[in-house]
This record gives sequence, C-alpha cells and structure tokens, in this order.
Amino acid sequence: MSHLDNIPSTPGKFKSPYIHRLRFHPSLSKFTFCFFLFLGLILYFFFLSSPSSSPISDPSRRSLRTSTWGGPAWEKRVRSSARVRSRNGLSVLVTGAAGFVGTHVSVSLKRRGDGVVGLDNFNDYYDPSLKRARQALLDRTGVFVVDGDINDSALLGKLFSVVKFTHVMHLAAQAGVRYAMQNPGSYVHSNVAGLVSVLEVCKSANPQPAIVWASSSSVYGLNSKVPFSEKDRTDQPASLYAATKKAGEEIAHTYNHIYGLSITGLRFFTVYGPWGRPDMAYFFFTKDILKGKSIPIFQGPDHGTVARDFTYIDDIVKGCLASLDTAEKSTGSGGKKKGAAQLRVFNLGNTSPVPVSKLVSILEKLLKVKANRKMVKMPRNGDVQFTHANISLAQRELGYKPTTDLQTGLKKFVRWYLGYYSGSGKKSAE
Ligand SMILES: O=C(O)[C@H]1O[C@H](OP(=O)(O)OP(=O)(O)OC[C@H]2O[C@@H](n3ccc(=O)[nH]c3=O)[C@H](O)[C@@H]2O)[C@H](O)[C@@H](O)[C@H]1O
Repeated sequence: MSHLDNIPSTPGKFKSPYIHRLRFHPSLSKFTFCFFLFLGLILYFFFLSSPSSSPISDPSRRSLRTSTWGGPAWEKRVRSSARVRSRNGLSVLVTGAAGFVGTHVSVSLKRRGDGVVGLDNFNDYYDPSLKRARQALLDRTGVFVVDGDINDSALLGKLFSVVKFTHVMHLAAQAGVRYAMQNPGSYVHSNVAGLVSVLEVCKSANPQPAIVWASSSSVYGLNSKVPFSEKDRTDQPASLYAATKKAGEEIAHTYNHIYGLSITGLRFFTVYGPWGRPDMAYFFFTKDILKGKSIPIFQGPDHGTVARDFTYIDDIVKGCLASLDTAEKSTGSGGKKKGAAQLRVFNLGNTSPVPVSKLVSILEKLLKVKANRKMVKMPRNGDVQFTHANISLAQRELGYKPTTDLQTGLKKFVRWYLGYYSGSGKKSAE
C-alpha cells in the first residue's frame, strides 16, 4: 500500500508514522514544502506558456499550431508566386487559400496572369487532407500557399516586406453556422481577431492594398422580407457565426474611416461545388446517401419549407474577381489616411432559392441512389429558414450575373466527388 492511500478526507486525523518522522525533522519538512512549492510554480508557468497546454479550454488554439516560414528559399518561393505575368495584373495575397472558395479564386487569378500568394493554417475543422489536396492543385498551378495563421502579425508583416501586394483577398474564416455552438472561441479567433490582424498589416503597408473579404448571407439573420437587399437591416443574427461576420462589416467600416483602406465585403449565399466543404449539407448528404445512412432534412414551424439560395462556385469566383478588378486604391499609406476611400458590400447569390428537399431529390437522381429521408424540426442552433439574394447592386457595379442552376452545379459536384473519393482508392469522405 502506498503512503498516499493513508491520506484522510478530514485534515488533522493523520496517524501515519511518516508524518511523525516529518515532525521529528522540521528542517526536512521545510525543505520538502519549499521543493514542492518550487516544482508547482515551475509546472504552473510551463503550462501557462505552452500553446498546446489547453486544447480543451481554448479550442481555437488548434489553428495556432507551429508553422515554419522565413529564410531565403521561402522568400524566393513567395516572390516567384507573387510575380505578375500579365499587363496591369494584380498582386494578390489570398488568405484561406487552401479553403474551398480560396482555392478556386487563387487558381482563376493565377491563370489570368495575376501574382498570387496563398496563406492558410490548415486547421482541422474538417479533413485537412482535402486542404492538402487543394494545396497540391495550387502548387501545380504555380501558387505557393504559406502555412501560417492570419493572427500571426509577424508572418503577415514579413509577407508584406517581401511583396508589395496591390490587393488582399481575405477568405480565411471559421465557417459553418451550427459549429459555432460547439466552438465559439474559434469564430472570435478567426473572424474577429483574425480580420483585425489582417487589416492592421494592410493599414500599415506602404502602399496600402485594396481589400476584398468574405462576409455572409447569414448577416440577414431573422429578417423575413425577401429577397435580401444590402439596404436591409442586419442587426438580428441567428448564430454566433453570423454575429462575427456582422462584426467584421463594422470593423471594415472603422478601418476604412480611420485609415483610408478600400474595403469590399461580399455576402456569399451557400456556396457549393467541386472541392467544396465536407461540413456543408450538399456534401455530407452525398456521402450519406451513398452509404445508405438517413438524411435529416430540416423543416420550419408548421412543416414549413427550408430553402437556400445555393450559389455555384464559378459564379462566386466571377464575383470575387470583378470585386478585385473594380476595387479603387486605398488612400492612406503607412497608417495615415489621405482621403476618403471606397467601402462596399455586395450580395453574391443565385436569386433562385431551392428547398432542401429538392436538393436531396437532385442528388438522388445524380447518384442513382434513393435517399433515406428523415424530416426533422429545424434545431435552434443558428440556422435560418430561408435565404434569397437580391443581386441588382452586384449586377450594376460588378457585372455579376450567375449562370449555373442547382441541377447543373450539383452534376459537376457529384462528378468531382465520385472521382475524388473513389479515384485514388485511398481517400475516404470521413
Ligand atoms: O450563406 C452563408 O453565408 C452560409 O452558407 C452556408 O450555411 P448554410 O446555408 O446553413 O449551408 P448548409 O450547412 O450546407 O445547409 C444548407 C441547408 O441544409 C439544411 N440542413 C443542414 C443540415 C442538415 O442536417 N439538414 C438540413 O436540412 C440547412 O438548414 C440549410 O437550409 C455555409 O455553411 C456557411 O459557412 C455560410 O457561408
């Protein structure tokens, strides 16, 4: 039996011979006490300073894993990736480049001759191997994706010292409306602190870049008037995700007002397509239909239809590139405003909402498998019943005109999905 087994629950009743020995040797007792106190202090400070010490109390830290950057070879890769190959081409830093929208935008920019440097922290919100596969695709296209976090100001400063970026396409974010209830800290970390970190480096840069960034249709929250227009109120978000995107729009206003940064926010409406996000319904419905698992289809009050203005990735990419191309220059330099700068917000949707049950019917036909449907009441975890974009402003200012309906877009997605997950025989859609 260990002497620890003798410790009583009530202090003062200890009868161990060991404690008698301590009593007979006060100097030894003092020494032992000091030793354990010292050890305790060391352990306390060690755990306090270790970034991986508290993954449960602060799960957002998963995105702060060590990354390596810097050095002559690294700088050479950054410079080469940023090289502009077309007349009047842009030099763009794309954050979240290994994400769904980030990958598509980066490839399109690179293919038309712009310089592109990617940045991504490859966090494990969903399968990081999909992000690595996107990175490999980008690598083949000539886009170098730096492995790092937008909250790492030293890294951002370094990137801006190596390349004079004309534009920043800020797409790095914690996405997903429902996950915000599980990991609220990650939304504040990426969508609020991360945005500020990016704007800070942009405001100090000389010349300041123009910024285009991803807001969300979710800012319309509980609004019932449709279609959603940029002029509508956005003060009743239904999820923390939506609240952080709304906060981002206010933060954008501040940096535009104080520092003269040219900023364009894009409210994306449920973007889908090849290389998409496995946490989104169309993606995991596909996986689960193929597995014969049941598909939970949300219903509003009184069996009301839940619908989304699903928007195909290629249409979104066109909207992103048009936003970059029409962005005016920032007016400030080195942290000082020199005049009023452009501040814009656009809806990028499809203007054609489709019920979720219809989405499932399209998938059934494309996969040639009957879905095991389960109608469930929409949980109160951030979802809204309906989205529908009014895109007339984007049409007028950006020439934005979506051309892909859900049937056509899902066909392209399913073709990619089947090729990606059965092609190599190694990947699994877990
Ligand atoms: O536009 C946006 O700004 C957001 O779009 C996306 O959110 P959502 O429109 O909620 O997409 P998604 O989860 O695919 O659910 C699609 C539909 O399926 C319904 N849905 C969902 C899950 C389920 O189990 N059952 C179900 O019916 C669900 O009720 C919904 O009607 C992005 O994820 C988000 O990051 C953000 O960018």
